Amino acid sequence: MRYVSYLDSDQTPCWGVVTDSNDIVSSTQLGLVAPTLKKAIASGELASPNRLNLDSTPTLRLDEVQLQPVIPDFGAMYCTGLNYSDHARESGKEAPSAPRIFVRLQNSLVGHDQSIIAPTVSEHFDYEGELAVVIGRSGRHIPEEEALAHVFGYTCFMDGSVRDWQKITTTLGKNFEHSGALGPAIMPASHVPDVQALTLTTRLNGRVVQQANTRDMIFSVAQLISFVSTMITLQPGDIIATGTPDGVGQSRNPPLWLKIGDDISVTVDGLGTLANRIDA
Ligand SMILES: O=C(O)C[C@H](/C=C/C(=O)C(=O)O)C(=O)O
Repeated sequence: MRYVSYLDSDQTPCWGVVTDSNDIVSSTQLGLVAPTLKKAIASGELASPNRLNLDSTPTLRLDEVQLQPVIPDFGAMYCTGLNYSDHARESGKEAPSAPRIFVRLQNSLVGHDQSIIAPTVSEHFDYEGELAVVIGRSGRHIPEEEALAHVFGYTCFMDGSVRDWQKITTTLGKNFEHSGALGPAIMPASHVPDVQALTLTTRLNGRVVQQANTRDMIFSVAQLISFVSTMITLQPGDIIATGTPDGVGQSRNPPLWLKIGDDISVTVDGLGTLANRIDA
């Protein structure tokens, strides 16, 4: 089972659980009153996913709804730069001695199967496949040993990056409207035995362009949580993206830029596949 945020046929924001057969049991059917997935996470009522009553007959299929970025109203999304040494090398940079954190804005993201919008002012639009972490429990100065207890679950992230604007500032290059994607769903942390042993694959029009294992991160998920929480209190529903491995389009010869009509997907084994089309 996984959690999703979606719009129903009336464009009403909803959330619910996706069963293993890709049916959706809505929050109302689950008997839960929280209006958003973020609020449900914060209330603690999803802390034991195995206790949820999934007996209601599902009325919707996953492919019938418009999926949103898994927590569309997140308070903060912290992203990590250069967290795989092969990617730092291909970028011509040193492996960092501390996590390079930047942020993404809500409106820079879309959900699974929604159009990612290519910038009109740049042809240097690049893909970056990543693992993303959804925070479940708030905390400040979280020790590394306790960090994973603050995780609600995991999902996939496509950190679409406008490289020439990124040279002006990271904030600009990483925040074009609808330039990235988050989803399709959140896999509860209890269903992920070892987050540092997951294979991540990015495909462009079906061709594998990035493949790595999360064991090769420079800073582990626990270290990233601990580090960010040194700066600020992490809140339920906050997202931490863990950085991309090597194989990005910018580092190829010739460069491989995203174009309108391309299909881009990010698969993290055990979590699912986030797939999007590039649109104008
Ligand atoms: O250009 C920057 O300053 C940001 C850049 C981001 C890299 C990633 O997004 C990544 O490696 O996943 C960096 O930190 O150099």
